[in-house]
Amino acid sequence: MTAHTSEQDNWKKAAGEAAAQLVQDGMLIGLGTGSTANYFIQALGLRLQAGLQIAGAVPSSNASHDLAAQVGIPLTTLDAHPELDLYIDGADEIDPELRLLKGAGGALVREKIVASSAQRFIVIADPSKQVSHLGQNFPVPVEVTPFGVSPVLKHLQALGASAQIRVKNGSTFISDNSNLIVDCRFPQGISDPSSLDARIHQIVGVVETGLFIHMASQVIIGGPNGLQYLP
Ligand SMILES: O=C(CO)[C@H](O)[C@H](O)COP(=O)(O)O
Repeated sequence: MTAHTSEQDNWKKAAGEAAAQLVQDGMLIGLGTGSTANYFIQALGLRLQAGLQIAGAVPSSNASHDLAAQVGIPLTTLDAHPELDLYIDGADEIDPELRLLKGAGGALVREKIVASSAQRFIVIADPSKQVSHLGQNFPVPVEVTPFGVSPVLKHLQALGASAQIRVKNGSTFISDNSNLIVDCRFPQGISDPSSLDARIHQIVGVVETGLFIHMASQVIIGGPNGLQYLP
């Protein structure tokens, strides 16, 4: 589905605001990263101003940390609170089995750690994120330690990927963990995301992938006809 940016932003905002309504007093929350997660963070800030009291929130990136601090969300860490009640984040692609491709913003490692520490992971998105197959619109991002990135590129190519070290605004992109992101496109398609994820993880030097397999508890899509909850 194509939509004007402002329309798409309204849908992201609606999904983010709906997710903020799911936060209850005393909860420990994980904060995602990206434009849709930003709408959630802002809506959560407003709910806190209106009297909601949470036990704390763990951001999945430095950017989300800064926005959350700005809107008055009490921040904590996974070291202080290793188990969270709820994680809310966006995604780049969502397939019919609610498998996700994430990491266009480069925060995939912390996002996956925070998501896996939460009892429930709710994804917020607009309809453009729904795909029939992962890899349709976005490359699979793979976070890699800078030392020995060339052998990792060769191993990724052997898996059928066209693999490129991410560059942003003319410079090599460095993640919040001081690593590189290698964007992998699979021209032959991704028939089994779970097996691809497992094979990429076998490569020494790989920190994490942007494939989030069977991690999402629910997806909230904001769209032209209001909100859609999956399942
Ligand atoms: O995975 C992510 C960042 O690493 C984001 O969740 C994903 O890129 C979606 O971003 P947006 O909400 O801006 O479309």
